[in-house]
Amino acid sequence: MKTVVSIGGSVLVPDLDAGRVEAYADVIGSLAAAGHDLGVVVGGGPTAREYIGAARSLGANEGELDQLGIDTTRLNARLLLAALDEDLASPTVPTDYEEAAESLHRDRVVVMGGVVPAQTTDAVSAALAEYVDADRLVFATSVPGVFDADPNEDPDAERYEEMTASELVKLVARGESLGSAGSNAPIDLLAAKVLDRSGIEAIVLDGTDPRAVERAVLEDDYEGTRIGPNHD
Ligand SMILES: Nc1ncnc2c1ncn2[C@@H]1O[C@H](COP(=O)(O)OP(=O)(O)O)[C@@H](O)[C@H]1O
Ligand SMILES: O=c1ccn([C@@H]2O[C@H](COP(=O)(O)OP(=O)(O)O)[C@@H](O)[C@H]2O)c(=O)[nH]1
Repeated sequence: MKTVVSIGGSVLVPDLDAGRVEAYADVIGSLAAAGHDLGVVVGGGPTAREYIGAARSLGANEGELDQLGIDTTRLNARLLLAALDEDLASPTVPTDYEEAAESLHRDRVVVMGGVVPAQTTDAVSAALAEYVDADRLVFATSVPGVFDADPNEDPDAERYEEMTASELVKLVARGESLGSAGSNAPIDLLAAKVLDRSGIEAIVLDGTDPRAVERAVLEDDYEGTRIGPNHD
């Protein structure tokens, strides 16, 4: 099975803790041992937002801020690679999907960060999943799914158990035109559109405990939102 796992910066590096990174590496190792080829995409987390905030106050434009964010995601990708067995994963962080696909073809695991400005690693994860014909995409984030409003802002927000990709596009489009660099959202608009056109099944779950990703991939046991292909 070929699976893409998007590890939000908020769950991999909410602060710099080697033990948490190692726990994620252990899950990736056990998924690979279970026969999954894995494309792993890592977010920027608070470090990205610190650099983006500082550079914004210095007058950098949104494209330059996005590039700072991308560089931070790649730093986090290297951190995760440091915890993975070197015979398991490609030692370098690909900067585009062709490189990532070549690595995945050669190794069991490839780890990458951002690619281009004006999106987030959610879009990278969806585009990578489409590019390598993944069977499934798992978004490990800091909330247990997609809600009808930000659950951290609205206590009455309700979680979707399941939704189609086109329903997700409408929901996300309602919330943002294009998020500014460093903005927070469970899935960005481009990612939703790629899921819509590719028909790849995705799951959004709380990845604070990396074992939630393991249970979801190995046993289809998860609490979150399933984003399925549109009803034909
Ligand atoms: N409709 C929504 N459903 C779920 N989470 C939402 C929604 N709108 C905004 N959010 C916020 O998005 C956050 C997840 O995005 P982000 O912080 O960027 O995580 P990640 O590190 O996984 O990219 C959640 O913590 C939540 O506060
Ligand atoms: O392909 C990408 C990936 C990331 N980013 C920038 O890097 C930041 C951090 O990435 P992301 O938001 O995905 O990190 P996370 O939300 O997981 O911490 C984003 O907000 C964007 O500003 C980007 O411009 N292009």
